[in-house]
Amino acid sequence: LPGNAACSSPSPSTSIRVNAMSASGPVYEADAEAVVRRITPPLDRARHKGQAGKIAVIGGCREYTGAPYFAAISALKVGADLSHVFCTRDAATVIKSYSPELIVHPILEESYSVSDGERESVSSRILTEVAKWMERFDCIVVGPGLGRDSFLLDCVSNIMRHARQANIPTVVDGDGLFLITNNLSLVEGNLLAILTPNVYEYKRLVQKVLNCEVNEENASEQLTALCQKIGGITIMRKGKADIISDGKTVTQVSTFGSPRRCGGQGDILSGSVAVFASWARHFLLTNEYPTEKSVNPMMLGCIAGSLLLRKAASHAFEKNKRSTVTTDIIEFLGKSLEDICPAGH
Ligand SMILES: NC(=O)C1=CN([C@@H]2O[C@H](COP(=O)(O)OP(=O)(O)OC[C@H]3O[C@@H](n4cnc5c(N)ncnc54)[C@H](OP(=O)(O)O)[C@@H]3O)[C@@H](O)[C@H]2O)[C@@H](O)CC1
Ligand SMILES: Nc1ncnc2c1ncn2[C@@H]1O[C@H](COP(=O)(O)OP(=O)(O)OP(=O)(O)O)[C@@H](O)[C@H]1O
Ligand SMILES: [Mg+2]
Repeated sequence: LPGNAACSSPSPSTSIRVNAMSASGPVYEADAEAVVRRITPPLDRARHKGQAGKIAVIGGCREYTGAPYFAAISALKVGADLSHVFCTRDAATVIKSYSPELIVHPILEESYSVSDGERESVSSRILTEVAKWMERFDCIVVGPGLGRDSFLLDCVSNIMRHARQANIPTVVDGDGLFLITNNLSLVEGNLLAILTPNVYEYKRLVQKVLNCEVNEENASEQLTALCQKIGGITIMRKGKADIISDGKTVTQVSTFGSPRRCGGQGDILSGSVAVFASWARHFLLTNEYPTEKSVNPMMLGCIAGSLLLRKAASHAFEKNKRSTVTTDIIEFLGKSLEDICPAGH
């Protein structure tokens, strides 16, 4: 996909800069608006359905139906053409009833619905079902509202391995992080993997991988070490500032969003990052300027997603103040992107 001609025309002098520094230096703010402008594809009349992105969320169980919905609908609102959800049967009808826009596959199973004797056949049926679709996706998001059922997580591990073999970028969030923290080989060395831990999820990762506690004084060094230890994957540590690293560089987005910390904002973020990472990957794959080839598209996806969520949260808070909830923020994803990168006609 070419860069958005309505926002900037591709030329060597406008190459993507993330203002990233080496691990030992200070953390610089990314030029996130420039990143969004550069990687967002134009709305070209010649393009057909699917070319702006096909995303899948693997998540949604008996307890959680909001999280996968937030992630999947955010992907559409940012600009993807198709958004799928792979969830359990109980969750599917509920998610479908939130929105007719989503394509919902009720295929995952939790332990309570599968007898011991059936496990192997059910597990292989689930993988076959998802594998049918996998190559069509530009990115998958594993974990929002997935739950922690052991059989379900085993099946999702198979799906992750399959995505990796098929070279599909994978954002791991929520319970997906619980899964990979206990099974690091699922993401180790996968340069197309992005982890988006919140404060608890990051703590668990640091304890497991680095065998120490989170150190705020050396936050960027610790994050860089974590990425390196997991084989150069990209991690966005969410918080007051979202700090992003791939083990080589580290940067941050700290544009103020909202003082409301309602649940679900991380889900918006994971769906948005999936779309931007796909756009960045297509942009860099088709870009003729060698200087930009060295930029990590997964980092760009994180930078762009973080900025957009923060802008949308800020608009939503301005309007709704203390009653701001996740749905209000999703409403402003479109305006926030439009302000940075107008769609034109
Ligand atoms: N509207 C919705 O549907 C939303 C749904 N959401 C979804 O919720 C899921 C969990 O995500 P979260 O962010 O609450 O987990 P997190 O920060 O690790 O934990 C905070 C504390 O809780 C505990 N704990 C958590 N999960 C547990 C479990 N299954 N069983 C037992 N304990 C658990 C945890 O304790 P610990 O693991 O340390 O023992 C920690 O102290 C995830 O799928 C997310 O996508 C959210 O996206 C929000 C909107
Ligand atoms: N202390 C903070 N100050 C400002 N913004 C924050 C703060 N903590 C988180 N955020 C923003 O909220 C977004 C979501 O981060 P959060 O830590 O709430 O994720 P989460 O716990 O995974 O959310 P979810 O409830 O969806 O699971 C981050 O991208 C960040 O922009
Ligand atoms: Mg979360």
